[in-house]
Amino acid sequence: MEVFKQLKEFYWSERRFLYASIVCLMTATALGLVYPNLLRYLIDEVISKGQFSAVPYLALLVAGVMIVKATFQFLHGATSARLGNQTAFNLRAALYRKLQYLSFQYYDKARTGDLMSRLTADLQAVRDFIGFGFVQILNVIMMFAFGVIMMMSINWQLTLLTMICMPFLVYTAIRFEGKIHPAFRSIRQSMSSMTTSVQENITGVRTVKSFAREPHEIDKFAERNGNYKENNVLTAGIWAKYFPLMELFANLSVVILLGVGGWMVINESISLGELVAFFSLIWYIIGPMWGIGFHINNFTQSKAAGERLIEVLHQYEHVKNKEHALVLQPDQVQGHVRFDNVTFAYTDKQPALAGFNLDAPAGSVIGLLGGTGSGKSTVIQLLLRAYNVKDGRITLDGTDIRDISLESLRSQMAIVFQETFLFSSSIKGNIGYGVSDVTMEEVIQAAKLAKAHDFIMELPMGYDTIVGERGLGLSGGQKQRIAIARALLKNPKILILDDATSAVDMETEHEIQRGFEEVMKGRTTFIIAHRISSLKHADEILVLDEGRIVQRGTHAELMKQEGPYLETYKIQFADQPDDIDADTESIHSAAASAEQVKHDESAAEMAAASQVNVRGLAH
Ligand SMILES: Nc1ncnc2c1ncn2[C@@H]1O[C@H](COP(=O)(O)OP(=O)(O)OP(=O)(O)O)[C@@H](O)[C@H]1O
Repeated sequence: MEVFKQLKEFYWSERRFLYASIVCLMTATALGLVYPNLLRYLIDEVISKGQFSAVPYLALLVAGVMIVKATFQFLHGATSARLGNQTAFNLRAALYRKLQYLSFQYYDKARTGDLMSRLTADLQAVRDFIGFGFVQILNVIMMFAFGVIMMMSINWQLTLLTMICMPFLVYTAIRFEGKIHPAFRSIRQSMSSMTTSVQENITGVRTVKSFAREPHEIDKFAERNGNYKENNVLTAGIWAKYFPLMELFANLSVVILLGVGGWMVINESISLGELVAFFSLIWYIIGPMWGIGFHINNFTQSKAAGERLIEVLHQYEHVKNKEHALVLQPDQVQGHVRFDNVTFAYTDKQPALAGFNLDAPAGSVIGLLGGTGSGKSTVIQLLLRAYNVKDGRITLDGTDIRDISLESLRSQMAIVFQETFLFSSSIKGNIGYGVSDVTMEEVIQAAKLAKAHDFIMELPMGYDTIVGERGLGLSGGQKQRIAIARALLKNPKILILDDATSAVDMETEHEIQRGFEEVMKGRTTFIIAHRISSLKHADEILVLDEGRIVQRGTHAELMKQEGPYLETYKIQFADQPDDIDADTESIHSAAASAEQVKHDESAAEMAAASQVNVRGLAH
């Protein structure tokens, strides 16, 4: 019962329904005891004594009792449903809330299918037990107690004799519970592993098909499916073994009653009416005993399900607000970011970032370059406080980010991730996701800056076009542009572009970057890119390798040094040798003047687009 104690906060507020449900069911059960007594009266007082005129009155009485009993049963059903559903509602809301605040560390390992099955099947099992199962168990106890008392009042020796098999029945039921509980746990685990497999398969269907791995996927699923079947067969085996035993003990009681009770009637120790009443009372007891397997099953299932829910609810939140965490005042945030000797490792792996130092004054542009897995995204994840830094510290305007409330820290940042996620809503909804009370004009301006407006206008429903869960129907570059618009609309103090233009062609990238130049003004910007062209105007470029900074400086400075930066530059511009020569000689002036020409061409466009900043100034 420990599990249900721990879940108390979710149903205790609804205890009035619990009490009402118990009272109603017990009343209905007590009324059920009237039948055996009426039967006894009918045989001993009416039929044996030939008082047939009393039969219609007895029939009316039975009908009356039935109606009252049915009313109480209805009330029990209604109150139980209220209790169960309200509990499920409370639990669902708490679980969803918890999922929102669980840290990135949890989601690194979490499986979607498993979480989905906890939120659906497990929640339902708990709802059914709290709503119905618990009261039913109380009812079983009550039926047993009432039944035995009534039988005792007729004949205590016969009662004891017929009860002889009950301890065996109870013992078998308890053994059954001990076996069936772990079996149900295995069923749930294999069910969740199967759901995960289906979910991953549907999500990754393109990869599966492109590698023609359908047979492999079928085999993989067959294994999990087989596992699920095995667990069910095993559970059915436990049922098959214990149920006939329980039935045997139950029926033995009836045999004893008929044998001994019949002999007592012949000896006139009890009347015929009493034996008939006894007979219906013994079923009154055996019925719930028989059903005890079902109740135990219901209880064990919901106990296993409850454990899995508690596991999520008690999951440790790695990243959370300190007590009295600082809430930033948006208009006072400058955007000065510093990394002081930060070393960080995911789990117990070798550090993804080692001895990392960076000073990004407010409004500066920092470029991060490096091979895959060199730690670029980790810098951003740490700045976002997706993970807590334990070695070294990161500050925003001089305050350690661990002292700032997560919500207010992240509200000052907007990030465009490498992989774009779009919600299954309209394009307008997706662009306006990070901001409440957004106007259509602001959405359009952000989309224009991100060079998304034109293709959006070509869609059948324009900004009202619904894009799928994963932005289906849009190209990678189009999705990325929507994500960029979403970040720009948030008007952050710190803008982070994590390979944000990797999926767009060079020309579009160039256009987007011109848009960025405008919006980057007054914000600290971090740009992660593989293309040097995306970084060369940064105030400082850091070149990373295996979590360490191997080069740092401006584009012009780095171009004068032998090292990975120049190597990368040469590779990327290998087919434009003239550019390399020009660049290495007077990189800065050439680039600046080229940019100036392009800038002038789009001055009018920029003027309109930069109005999106109006929103930011107001903050
Ligand atoms: N969530 C995670 N859990 C465990 N290890 C991780 C996680 N994210 C990244 N890593 C590891 O940390 C190291 C740095 O990864 P990071 O994502 O920062 O590299 P990156 O430079 O951004 O690479 P890319 O350019 O491919 O995105 C890698 O070795 C990577 O395997």
